[in-house]
Amino acid sequence: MSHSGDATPQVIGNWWLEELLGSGYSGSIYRARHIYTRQVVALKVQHVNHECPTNLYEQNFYPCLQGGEGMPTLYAAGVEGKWNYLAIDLLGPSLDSLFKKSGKETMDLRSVCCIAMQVIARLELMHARGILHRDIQLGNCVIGLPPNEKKIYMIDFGFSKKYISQGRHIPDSKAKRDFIGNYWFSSVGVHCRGKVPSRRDDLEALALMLIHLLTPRGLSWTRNGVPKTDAAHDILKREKQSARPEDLCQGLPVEFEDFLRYCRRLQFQETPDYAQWIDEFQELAIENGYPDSDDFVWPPPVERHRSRAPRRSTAPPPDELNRILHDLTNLQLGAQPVLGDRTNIEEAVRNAKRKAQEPDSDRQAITISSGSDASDDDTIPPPFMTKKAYRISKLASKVPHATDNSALSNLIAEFVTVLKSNTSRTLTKDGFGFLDALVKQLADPSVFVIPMRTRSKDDQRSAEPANAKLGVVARLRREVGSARTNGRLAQMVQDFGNVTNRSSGRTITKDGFGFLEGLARRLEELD
Ligand SMILES: Nc1ncnc2c1ncn2[C@@H]1O[C@H](COP(=O)(O)OP(=O)(O)OP(=O)(O)O)[C@@H](O)[C@H]1O
Repeated sequence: MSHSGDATPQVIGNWWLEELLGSGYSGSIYRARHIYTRQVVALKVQHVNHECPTNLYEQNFYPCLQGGEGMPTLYAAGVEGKWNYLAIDLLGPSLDSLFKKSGKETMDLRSVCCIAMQVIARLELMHARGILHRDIQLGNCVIGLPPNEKKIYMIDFGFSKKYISQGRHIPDSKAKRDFIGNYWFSSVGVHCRGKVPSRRDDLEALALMLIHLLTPRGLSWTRNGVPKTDAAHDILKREKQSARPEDLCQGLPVEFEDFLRYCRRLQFQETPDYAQWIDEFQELAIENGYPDSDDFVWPPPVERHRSRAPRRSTAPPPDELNRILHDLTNLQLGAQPVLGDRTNIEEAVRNAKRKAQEPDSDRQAITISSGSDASDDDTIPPPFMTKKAYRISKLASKVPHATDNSALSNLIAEFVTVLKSNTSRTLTKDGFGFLDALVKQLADPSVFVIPMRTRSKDDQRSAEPANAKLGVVARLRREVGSARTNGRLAQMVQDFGNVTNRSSGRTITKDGFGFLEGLARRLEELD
């Protein structure tokens, strides 16, 4: 790279420059080798007269980030002649280059969930150390070299900033400020309204980046390239500012819209609930039949399971819509008028169902199924539901009909078997639904029970430390065998559900399974 006619030399400091890896606004990155130790690093080289000396800024942040997962190590920094250099861990390609090379219009949901989980964790770490990244984008997320190729690293701290100064959060300001960040993903507040960046803006940039990856051809304001004039930049900002979350996320799993809204609702100084969102994206992956791990496996493995399209936020998914339309066209309504009168439709459906049940009925006649009257076949989940979730929801629907303890005990035993049927130990929404039904049936079927899975704002802020959960669950396991009444057992299930819900991974431990098995045994004894 040259600056004012200066060509980069072959050796800078003790580093022999081997290959140009990339160039950015502020300089160039080379693979370089130490001339004595042979250590290989990425050497970030910048001319000392550069108008924006980002290497100097960046150098200040590495010491605070050293040792953090997904943070590159800084080995050396200095000035040699006209060149300022940083020697950092040599890493792999950026998400930007992996995605571009894939040639795909969108990235697969599994990879996007892994990126979400990992980058949220990286931001949590940076923020915990008092630093904002302020330039979240695909080019600044890179994977490691083997054996760390499944780990995402954050790079480029040239725009980073300490947001804790003398023990206090930096102040907000009403004064409009020059924009720092990138055109594509910087938050609306920072980019379009000139607000002071804080932790919420790093997260909003991530939300936009994730939505971009799942949107064919990307977010609309990224499609015309970098704006070359102020007028073009103003148009871009207007487009970004006016894009509503529900429009940006149409057709995507609802978690993405929720995440974007959540980021935008955060107060300037508010600490984001990183654990909650890592959980949400992990659950989204699990619900779509993917592993619960956040390993970024690239290229995405060919799924052995039936691949599941993202869940829709509002409209029914296309498969389901097609099925409903298909059902409707086959519905034989005879001469009955159907439009404008709901009772006619219901009557028609009843007739169609009756006809379908008649032994000689025309096989063309169909049944329109809703979630509640779906087939009794436990093995075929409806679209967008894993087999495991489906089996659990079926079990939950049987709980209100289990009128004696022995029947409840059998359902709990079956629940445990289904929970153990794959490697995931996360208690999902359906699992909590089963526990809710169980509490209700054990305590008083006529009362309303607040679902355990709904976290209150307070719960979200104070995710329970792991040892608190372990202690409670171990106690429940010990005591369940001596509980004397169904009311006491209901309380224990409630405690188990609450403590599991408040724990960060919502996982069921060995003691958790022990408790559920003990519960099934105790119900048999109390029958
Ligand atoms: N440690 C590294 N190991 C391998 N490649 C790297 C490393 N750091 C950066 N790169 C490559 O160089 C590119 C530019 O790096 P970086 O973003 O740090 O530089 P920059 O000059 O600040 O760029 P920008 O103009 O995007 O802000 C990256 O997208 C990446 O492809």
